[in-house]
Amino acid sequence: MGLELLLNAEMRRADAMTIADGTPGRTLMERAGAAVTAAVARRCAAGERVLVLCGPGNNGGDGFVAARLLAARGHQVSLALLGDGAALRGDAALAAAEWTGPVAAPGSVAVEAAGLIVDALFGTGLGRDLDGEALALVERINASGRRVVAVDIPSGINGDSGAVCGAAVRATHTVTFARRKPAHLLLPGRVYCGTVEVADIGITDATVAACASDAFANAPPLWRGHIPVPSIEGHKYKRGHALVVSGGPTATGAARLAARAALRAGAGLVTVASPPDAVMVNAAHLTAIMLRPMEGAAGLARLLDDRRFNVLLIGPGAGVGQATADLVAIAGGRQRSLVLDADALTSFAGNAAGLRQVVASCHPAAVILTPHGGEFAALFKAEDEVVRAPTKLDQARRAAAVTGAVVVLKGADTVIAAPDGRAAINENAPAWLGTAGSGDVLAGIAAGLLAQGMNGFEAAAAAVWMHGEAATMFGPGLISEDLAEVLPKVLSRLMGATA
Ligand SMILES: NC(=O)C1=CN([C@@H]2O[C@H](COP(=O)(O)OP(=O)(O)OC[C@H]3O[C@@H](n4cnc5c(N)ncnc54)[C@H](OP(=O)(O)O)[C@@H]3O)[C@@H](O)[C@H]2O)[C@@H](O)CC1
Ligand SMILES: Nc1ncnc2c1ncn2[C@@H]1O[C@H](COP(=O)(O)OP(=O)(O)O)[C@@H](O)[C@H]1O
Ligand SMILES: [K+]
Repeated sequence: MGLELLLNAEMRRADAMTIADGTPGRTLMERAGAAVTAAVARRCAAGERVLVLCGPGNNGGDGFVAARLLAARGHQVSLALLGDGAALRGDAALAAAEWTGPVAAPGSVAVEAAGLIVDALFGTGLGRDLDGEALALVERINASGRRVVAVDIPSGINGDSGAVCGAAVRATHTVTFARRKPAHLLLPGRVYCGTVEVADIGITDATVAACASDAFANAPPLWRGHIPVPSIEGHKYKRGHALVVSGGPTATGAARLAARAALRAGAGLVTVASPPDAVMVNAAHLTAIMLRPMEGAAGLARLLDDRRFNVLLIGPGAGVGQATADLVAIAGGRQRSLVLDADALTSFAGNAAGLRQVVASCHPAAVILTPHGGEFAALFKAEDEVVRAPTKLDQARRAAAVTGAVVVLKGADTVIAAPDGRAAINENAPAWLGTAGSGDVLAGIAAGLLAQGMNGFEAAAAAVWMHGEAATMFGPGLISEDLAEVLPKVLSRLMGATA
């Protein structure tokens, strides 16, 4: 199954296109219900009690199909319908007509008596917050502690944003159709889904391609072909030279973390540019990484006269203020690839337009911004269309459009977005990656990949994935120093897969 993600409206279009191409909607619903049935049957012994809870739309229709097929397999199935059976329309009404068992009212069923619950209340058609009977039912499902297989999306989760609308079903497993939806990856939706399975209901790859809008799950097939593989005929200067700007004497560690990650990610050379009063601190801790003194923006400008520095990373430990903003501005005019993180971003708080100018002056080199949520909110506080965007995916995409840079909006569900509209949602970061300094390492990996000539979007998406993978491989107890040391294993696997 492809990595494309389908928004609610895109999924509706894919359904409609498939129907227009000759597959009746009722057939799609039958396949969806059959996939749910198979998922339930894998989890329940024959004869176990299954409670199917149906909503008023086609998600409920899938539930009616599953109920019928589960009963035919010998399960003890009870079914309750939220709303009026006479109000069912279209395929859902047809599916309901084929269910010959009783239809209970939700208030009359003992939710906790079921071995497993099928949640077929709402899917992509959820239109507002749950209230009244729907809200009470979802709360009872969650309080029951029963296993829940959700149809398409746990009811109450918005498919586009992953947000909880009033309340949402906490599923143990979710069966979705054709492709995953953003809510299966974005928080909090992802944690409400349990495990996620994508069932093929006959929507073709061509139909998905025609309906999808360049949003993907972040995984190696998106960028593996761009990962630079060192050549026997190459040498270190062909693999780029990253310059990482250090903070003052008491804030040098962040730059060194980033610099080491850049070198481990494959940059041919890495140099730390250090304020003069921090040179001795840096010198005491650097071996393979080189060190150059640098005094303010003028000093950075002089260093950048050396064209071999093809990537610059500013932000970790830099300090918030005009001095850091000046460094960024100097870097901008030099057409080098740039990674801006942490304080370099916060020094432009409320001034995304200023950052846009810097990005434009780097063209055609790549610029990657790596804000966490707080830095993002500060940077874009004057840009209503960014901060008020309804989903994290939209926020990152709009931020990329506003700045002209690749934006990495971090978190457990990091979103990477390019100005051309491409976006990826990352899902491989373990919880223990949220540790002091790990963001500095991410910025360094991105710089290391850019140094080797990768494009901005691919470098950013690969860096985020490699960062998560390194943390997963290392396991709990990880501190940010460990990440770069695991990168060789991550790279060997990636390059092994390319060979
Ligand atoms: N199309 C196809 O071919 C296929 C579709 N498939 C399946 O269909 C699902 C999408 O179906 P759908 O579009 O009918 O929407 P669905 O999620 O059932 O909800 C809409 C209903 O809920 C109601 N409602 C909404 N919010 C509410 C609230 N807060 N509180 C209370 N009510 C609320 C809303 O009522 P209204 O807003 O009109 O008052 C309407 O009645 C999709 O997820 C997949 O499972 C598969 O079978 C494959 C083929
Ligand atoms: N709960 C979490 N699960 C997985 N990854 C996380 C979690 N919290 C943070 N991260 C990741 O950890 C990194 C933290 O970066 P950042 O907030 O800049 O920290 P620092 O400033 O300490 O380097 C980001 O890559 C982010 O995506
Ligand atoms: K559902």
